[in-house]
Amino acid sequence: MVVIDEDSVPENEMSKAKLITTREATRQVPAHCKAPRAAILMVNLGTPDEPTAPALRRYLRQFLSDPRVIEVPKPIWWFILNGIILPFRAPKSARAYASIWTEHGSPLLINNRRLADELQRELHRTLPRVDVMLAMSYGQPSIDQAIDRLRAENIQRLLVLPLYPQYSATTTASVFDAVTRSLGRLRWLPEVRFINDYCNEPDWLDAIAASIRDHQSQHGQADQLLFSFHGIPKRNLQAGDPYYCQCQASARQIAERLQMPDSQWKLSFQSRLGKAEWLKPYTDETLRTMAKNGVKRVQVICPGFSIDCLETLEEIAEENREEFIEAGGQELEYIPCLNDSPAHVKLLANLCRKHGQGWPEFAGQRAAGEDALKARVERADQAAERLNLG
Ligand SMILES: C=CC1=C(C)c2cc3[nH]c(cc4nc(cc5[nH]c(cc1n2)c(C)c5CCC(=O)O)C(CCC(=O)O)=C4C)c(C)c3C=C
Ligand SMILES: [Fe+2]
Ligand SMILES: [Fe+2]
Repeated sequence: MVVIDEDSVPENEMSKAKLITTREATRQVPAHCKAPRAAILMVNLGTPDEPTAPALRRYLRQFLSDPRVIEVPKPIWWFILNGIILPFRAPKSARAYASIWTEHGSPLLINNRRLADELQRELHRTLPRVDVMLAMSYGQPSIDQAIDRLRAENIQRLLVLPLYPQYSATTTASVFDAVTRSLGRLRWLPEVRFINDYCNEPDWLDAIAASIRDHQSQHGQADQLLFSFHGIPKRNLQAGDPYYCQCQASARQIAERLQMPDSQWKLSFQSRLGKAEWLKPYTDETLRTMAKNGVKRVQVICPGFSIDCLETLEEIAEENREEFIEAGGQELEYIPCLNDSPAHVKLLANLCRKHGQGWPEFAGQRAAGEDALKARVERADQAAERLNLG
C-alpha cells in the first residue's frame, strides 16, 4: 500500500493514479478501534431461492448432504440423493413451494426477516450495542456471510440462537457445526455462547398457549387439538437424540396451561422422508384416524416451528387438510406459528438477555455500573470519530 499526502498531489493526477491518500488510509484503521459490540446470530433452516426445480436441487443438495441430517453411509446416500431425491423430489417440492410463494419470496425467509428486524428494534431500546443477524443453515443469507460481519463491525461477543425450541442433532447441532466451521476461518475469535433449546422456558410455553387460547376465543374450541412436530428418524431417538422427549414435554406443558384434559389433545410427527421408520404417530395417519373415528373439527398447531414455512402452510394447512376432509372430517383449522408476533419478539428478547448476562453489551443502560460502561463506550466512540470512522 502506498500512502501519500493528498495535498501534495495535483487532483487530476491523484484520481488517475488511484493512490491511497492519508485520509483513506486513516479510514482503514481496523474496526477494533470502535467500541466493541455483541450480536445475536439467529439461525433457521433455510429455503430455496425460488420455487423451481433447479433451485430446489441446489437447496436439497446442500441440505441433504449434511451428515447431521442424513446418517446413511456416504456412498449409499450418494446414489439415493443423485439417483432418486434430486431428480424426483426437486420438481415435486418446487410445485409445493410455488403454492405458498409470495411476491416477496419464501414465507420462511420473509417472516424470519421481519422477526429479526423486530427483535433488533426491541433489543436496541435498551441495549444499543447488541445487533441481530439472521442466517440460514442452507441457502441464503448464509452463516459465512454473517460471520464475515463480525470483524468488520467489531463484534466481540456472539450469542447463537438456533430458532428451534426443541433440540435435535438434525437441526440445532447442524447450526453448531456450521457456525464453528465458519468461525474457524477467523484469526481473532469472538466469545461465543450457544442456546441449545428453549422449550421449557415459561415465556415460550405461555406464548404458544396464548396463541391457542386467542384462536379458540375467536373460533371456538374444536373436537380435538393436535400438536404436530416435524419428525426425525426413529433410530435418532434410539441413538440418544432428546428431540422426542422435548416434544412430548412441550405439548404436555402447553396443554396443562390450557387446562385441557388428555382426551382432548394428541401429539404427532409430520414431514417424514424416505422408507425408514420415523417418530410416530405420523400426522397424516393420525388425522385420517381421527376423521374415521368421528372427529369432525380439528385444530392443528406446530410448536416445533417458529416461523410458518412449507411444512406448515402447505403440508398441514393444504395437504393434510384435504386428506382429513376426504377421510370424513369437516374442518381443519391451522393455528399459525408465532412468526413476528409481539409475544415472540418479547420472549426471544428475554431469552437473549438471559443468555447474554455478564457481557458488558447486555448490561443495559439502566443496569448497575451503567455510568462507567457508558463513559467507556462514549470514549471509544469519540476516539473512532477522531479517526473519522463514523
Ligand atoms: C432426513 C431429512 C430431514 C430431517 C431429519 C429433517 C428434520 C427437521 N426439519 C425441520 C424443519 C424444517 N424442515 C423443512 C423442510 C424440509 N425438511 C426436509 C427433510 C428433513 N428435515 C426436507 C427435504 C425439506 C424440504 C422441503 C421438502 O422437499 O419437503 C423446513 C421448511 C423450509 C422452507 O423452505 O419452508 C423446516 C423449517 C425440523 C424442525 C427438523 C427436526 C427437528
Ligand atoms: Fe425438515
Ligand atoms: Fe414436507
